[in-house]
Amino acid sequence: MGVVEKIKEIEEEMARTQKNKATEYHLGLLKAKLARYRQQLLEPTTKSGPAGTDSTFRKGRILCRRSLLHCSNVLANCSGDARVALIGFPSVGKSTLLSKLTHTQSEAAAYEFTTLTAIPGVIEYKGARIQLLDLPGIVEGASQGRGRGRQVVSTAKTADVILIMLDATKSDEQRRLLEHELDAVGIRLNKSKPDVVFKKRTTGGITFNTTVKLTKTDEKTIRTILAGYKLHNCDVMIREDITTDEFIDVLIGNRKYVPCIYVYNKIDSISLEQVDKIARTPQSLVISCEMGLNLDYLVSRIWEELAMVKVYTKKRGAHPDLDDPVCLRKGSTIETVCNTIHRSLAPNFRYALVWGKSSKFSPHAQKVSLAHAVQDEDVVSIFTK
Ligand SMILES: Nc1nc2c(ncn2[C@@H]2O[C@H](COP(=O)(O)OP(=O)(O)OP(=O)(O)O)[C@@H](O)[C@H]2O)c(=O)[nH]1
Ligand SMILES: [K+]
Ligand SMILES: [Mg+2]
Repeated sequence: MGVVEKIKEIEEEMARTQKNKATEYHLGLLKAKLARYRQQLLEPTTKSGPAGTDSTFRKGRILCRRSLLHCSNVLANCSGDARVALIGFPSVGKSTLLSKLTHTQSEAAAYEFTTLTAIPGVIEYKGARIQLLDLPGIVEGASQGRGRGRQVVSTAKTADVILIMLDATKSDEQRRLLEHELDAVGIRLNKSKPDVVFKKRTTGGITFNTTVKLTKTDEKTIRTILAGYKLHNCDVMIREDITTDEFIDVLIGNRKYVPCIYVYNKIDSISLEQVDKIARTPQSLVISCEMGLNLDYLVSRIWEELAMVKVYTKKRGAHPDLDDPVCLRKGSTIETVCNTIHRSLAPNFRYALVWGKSSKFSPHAQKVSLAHAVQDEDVVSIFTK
């Protein structure tokens, strides 16, 4: 049996199993198994590896390899300070949006699967270059290899922000399906990493500690899952009221926690009452690409979600260079600033002076080392050997 079939079987069993106290451990085990198979599906396949048996799956994989190569070439050539990925069903208007917000033209048409590879464009905003990535439309089952879906959802993993684009004229079922596909490849939308410390050991058995009361899972379920993973020696410290799924995420490890905005397009075709209702849903935003409605607001919301930090550099005796800021992820250090400017800087670093919010002596400068965390609007002077 192929991995896809095994996944299907477990999903069916889970759907059949009633959720109650008695089945909780069994469900926990099934969940852990499911997570492991889904993981296998994403790993590079070998001849003896998990092979799909039906022809659409095989065809999908061959196509994927080729388009993945293509994708990565395109992506390497087009750098930016941050990356935003457009995920949605066919014909919701992803390419139309890319053409509206960037100088790149991506073909848009009324038929499905117009876009077949990743098309990057650049939004220039507040001095930053934000890469917007138009991707092929995905369909249900994308994460299991239908169409180019697996590549698309995996590309989404590299994004700093995901835009789930939806057709406002269609049912909201599309939103749930897309969330499911992203979830299946380990992308967690609008969530933060569970506050759990997990350490493997070679001996000593399992030590289990919590700092909060667990209401959504319990020690027995967690021990069952650990046994399922053959983890007999480890330390578990849970500091948040997590679910069983969140514990499995910690075990598997390579989950991506990505902010997401739900973008409902084509509001020119629905009633004002409907527009109003959608606009009030959390993390949701309404636009019309065709009529150019709300597009500026969308860009400002993307900017907020990216939470980027801008740092100005200053040469000794000169004014800071306000035209060409260095744009960084939140939490970046002086070392990141150095590496963004030139790779020779960090190895020859002596010290830096910072002015602004991150300086202890603000409004005066503080002398700092490579590990110093910068903040938005700081001014930095770097001194090398
Ligand atoms: N009414 C309306 N139609 C729109 C809007 N935006 C895009 N469209 C139309 O929707 C159709 C699909 O647009 P595309 O941009 O090709 O959609 P896509 O999501 O890139 O589609 P695929 O690449 O096939 O996945 C085109 O006919 C567009 O003209 C909008 O705001 N309102
Ligand atoms: K289309
Ligand atoms: Mg398209």
